[in-house]
Amino acid sequence: MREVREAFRRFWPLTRGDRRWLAVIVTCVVVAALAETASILLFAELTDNALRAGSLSAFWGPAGAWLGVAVLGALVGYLGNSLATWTAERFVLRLRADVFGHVQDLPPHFFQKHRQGDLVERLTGDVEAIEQMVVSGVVGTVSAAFSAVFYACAAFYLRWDLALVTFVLAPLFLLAARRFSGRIREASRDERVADGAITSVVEESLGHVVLTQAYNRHADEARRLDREARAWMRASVRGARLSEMYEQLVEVVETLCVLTVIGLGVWEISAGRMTLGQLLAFAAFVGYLYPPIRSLGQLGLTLTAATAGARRLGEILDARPSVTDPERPVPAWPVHGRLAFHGVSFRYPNAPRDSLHDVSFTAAPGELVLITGPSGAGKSTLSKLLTRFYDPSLGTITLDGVPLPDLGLGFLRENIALLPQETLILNGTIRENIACGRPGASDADIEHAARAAAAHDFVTALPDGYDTPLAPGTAALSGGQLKRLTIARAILRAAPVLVLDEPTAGLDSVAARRIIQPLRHLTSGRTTLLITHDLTLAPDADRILVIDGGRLAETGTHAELVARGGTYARLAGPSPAAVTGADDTLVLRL
Ligand SMILES: Nc1ncnc2c1ncn2[C@@H]1O[C@H](COP(=O)(O)OP(=O)(O)OP(=O)(O)O)[C@@H](O)[C@H]1O
Repeated sequence: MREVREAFRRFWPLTRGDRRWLAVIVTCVVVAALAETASILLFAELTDNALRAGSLSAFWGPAGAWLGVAVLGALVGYLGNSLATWTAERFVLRLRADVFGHVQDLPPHFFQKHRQGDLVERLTGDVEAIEQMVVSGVVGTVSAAFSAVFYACAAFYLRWDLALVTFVLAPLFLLAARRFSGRIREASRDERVADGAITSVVEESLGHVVLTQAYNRHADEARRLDREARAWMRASVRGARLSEMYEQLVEVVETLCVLTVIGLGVWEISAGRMTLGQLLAFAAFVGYLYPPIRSLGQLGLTLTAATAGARRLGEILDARPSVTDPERPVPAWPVHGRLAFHGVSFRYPNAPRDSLHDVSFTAAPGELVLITGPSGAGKSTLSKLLTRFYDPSLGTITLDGVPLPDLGLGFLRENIALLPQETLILNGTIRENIACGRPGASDADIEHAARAAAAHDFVTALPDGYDTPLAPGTAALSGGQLKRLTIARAILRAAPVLVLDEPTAGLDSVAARRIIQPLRHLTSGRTTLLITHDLTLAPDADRILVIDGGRLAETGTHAELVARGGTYARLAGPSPAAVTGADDTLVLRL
């Protein structure tokens, strides 16, 4: 029960804005229950006055009233149910948007900890489970409670002593619900977890289908899916079996109650203390009374099942973004692009040691600073700090002298553009993929950026040109071509500071050479941090920083560092031809 209360406290505020509709729905529900009650009383009147007496004149009055009540009941029933669905869906919409928005702000390590499929399940199945509790649950509870009260009052009005007997039996329903609720909740939680695991396996399998085929891993993948699918099947069958058991048990209890009433009624009629009309109406009330009582018990089960979803969603909502917008951000200004790291150290959450240690350097506006070093040295971590995926554990990073945490996140990311290591392609056309660098960019701007990125020619050679649809993992274009599209996207963004993380990674030497020119175009006139193992651009760089073991090991120009004969000279290799770097990454030298 405590969990239900907590879930309510957390999710009820999301009904704000729709509460008056909830009030209308509840009113409709109450009127519908009243109409139902009235129609049963009219049925009793008809039985006693018209049916048993065989009097047609006594028929018309109650018949007309019954029809009127039925039409009213149908109208409010329709209105209430339609409104309830609409409100419930709006709640789902809002909750999903909330969780989705929150997830988008979470730091990279959150996504390393949670499998994608599991997150998908939380954003779909769990969101719906909570709606079942918060909106449909509330409407259902109110509706069942009012109906039960009305039918109970009517039953008391007809025969209080018989009604009392009926109510004595009512706790049997609640007992049955209580017995089953814990086990049903467990089964429901297992089912959700298994659902998430299946989605994850399918997604991951589709993601690395090439690996599966190349390494003949079909059987392993099938086994993985089979394991999760069996866990899901077990949980789902167990859940269904428990619900069915509960249903059937309740049926038997209900039959027992109705038979008790009829038995007592027969006794009363035989003693002349009750009319047949009264008994039929009474039996009808009892018949009508049990479903709401039953659904109150059932609602208990829905609620407990939904708490499983609430807990899973709560885990996401409780995860905090690693950085937040300042309360009073420094007002925007035309950024020049002066960057400075002052004694920056950083340790990833839960990591045993620092990934960066006491790093200090500056980059003047328009400078090209190349950052290199062995694999795992901390180069990409620098880019994550610059774009504020994380804040340093020690030290500060400034842009034009202003510490990054004092800037609005939106402003910061408008001015510091990241070209990440992975070639990120969105589902959409080539035009849309480039345009996401600057939403609202004109076709001419997009084409201009594509030309600068040496992408225009191959794009226009495609049958659909800029309207060619792309999808993540698309095979229609080569890795180098896709990279050039992302460079076009970064060119379009026109940010004064650029962070390029391994722009030539994953490209062969020919493809890598092809993007050098677009890269030069992209970096000219902007403060650029070029993180790379590929030293093709090294002679162009104003300065080279060598990171080793999280520390700034060397700094200088290409010529200076080669002459020094340290880590850089080792990384750059002895020959001017293409050689293999310290970590087996292809290193190119001019
Ligand atoms: N999310 C994380 N949690 C914990 N440690 C991490 C995380 N990401 C990176 N690290 C660690 O931080 C160190 C620096 O990683 P980083 O990715 O910055 O290296 P890099 O120099 O960019 O390597 P590469 O050249 O291979 O891309 C590594 O030791 C890595 O294991």
